[in-house]
Amino acid sequence: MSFRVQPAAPARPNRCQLFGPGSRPAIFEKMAASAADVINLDLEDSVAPDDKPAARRNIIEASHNIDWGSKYLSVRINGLDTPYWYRDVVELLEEGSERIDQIMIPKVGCAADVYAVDALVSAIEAAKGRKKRISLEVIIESAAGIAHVEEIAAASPRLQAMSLGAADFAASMGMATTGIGGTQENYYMLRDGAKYWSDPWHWAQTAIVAACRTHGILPVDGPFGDFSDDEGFRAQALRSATLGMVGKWAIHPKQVTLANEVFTPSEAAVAEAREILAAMEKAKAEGAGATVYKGRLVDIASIRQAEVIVRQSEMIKA
Ligand SMILES: CCC(=O)SCCNC(=O)CCNC(=O)[C@H](O)C(C)(C)COP(=O)(O)OP(=O)(O)OC[C@H]1O[C@@H](n2cnc3c(N)ncnc32)[C@H](O)[C@@H]1OP(=O)(O)O
Ligand SMILES: O=CC(=O)O
Ligand SMILES: [Mg+2]
Repeated sequence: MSFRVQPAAPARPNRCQLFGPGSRPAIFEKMAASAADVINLDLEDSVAPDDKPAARRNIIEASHNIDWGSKYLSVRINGLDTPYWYRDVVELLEEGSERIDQIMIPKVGCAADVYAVDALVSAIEAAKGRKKRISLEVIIESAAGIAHVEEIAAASPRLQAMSLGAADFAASMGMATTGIGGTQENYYMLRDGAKYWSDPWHWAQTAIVAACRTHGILPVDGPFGDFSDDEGFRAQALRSATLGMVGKWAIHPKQVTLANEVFTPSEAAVAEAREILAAMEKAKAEGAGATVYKGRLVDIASIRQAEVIVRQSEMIKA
């Protein structure tokens, strides 16, 4: 371990972030009643330009009138390259209720983007005497975002989460696909005439996870566009969980259960993690740093791996 101890990410469940357009208030109650841990009310790409002012009003009203229960309530503002974002922040935080937990910033390309929003949020919080400190989530969804991912992760103490936005990321990178996440038809290896599909999102995901873990931020996988393809969603989510991500977006309510299933450690996984911890306790008592569990090596690093699973499970139950 480096002399600098790795900071812990915020201890709150973030298995599924359910999105809904701010211009479609009829679904807000349904979002609140869902099993998602986080709700993302959108002012950005799911809202047409002419509908932005009305969408802001809808979200402000919903922050006062809807019972969001224990959900983490997040609002995605417009990008800093638009004329909308500052009014999004000003209106939300001047008129929205204290129930709003987070602002999500899309298309972040450098640390200064986060700094700008942080400065505006800080000024409004102070001016209005808001009690709850608003947290930030960023979306990495551009070539600049991924190139500067580490400085972005370090940009603000308000930053709690970072998502990969596959659609805009693919566009910014010039990727030859219109698919949003998941397996891409033309990204395969060929051997002896057989195709083996590879994962074009892998390197961006690992870069995000590394930046997040270095700075104590929750790494999250973004949208999977084909909501008729449950198995495709599950496969993408399982890859993300295996790489260290804590959750995934749902762009349709049917994806919420799938995400919760994947990002909740199974009883079998938790039981095995506890058995590994017990095996290592026994080994330590016998003066050994390594032992054999079910025919395989476990050592002191295995304790840290097992603790990740047990901690995740306990945090979700709490
Ligand atoms: C790709 C890049 C990104 O930026 S993704 C993030 C931004 N996009 C979004 O926020 C889009 C979110 N999703 C949606 O707007 C809708 O789910 C879309 C995909 C348009 C589908 O809506 P619709 O045609 O109504 O679906 P459906 O008939 O299958 O709905 C079944 C029941 O579920 C409801 N529903 C729909 N969407 C949501 C939602 N996001 N949250 C909660 N509930 C939702 C529908 O109202 C419908 O309910 P009911 O059965 O009639 O009571
Ligand atoms: O904002 C999300 C994306 O995939 O783009
Ligand atoms: Mg996007």
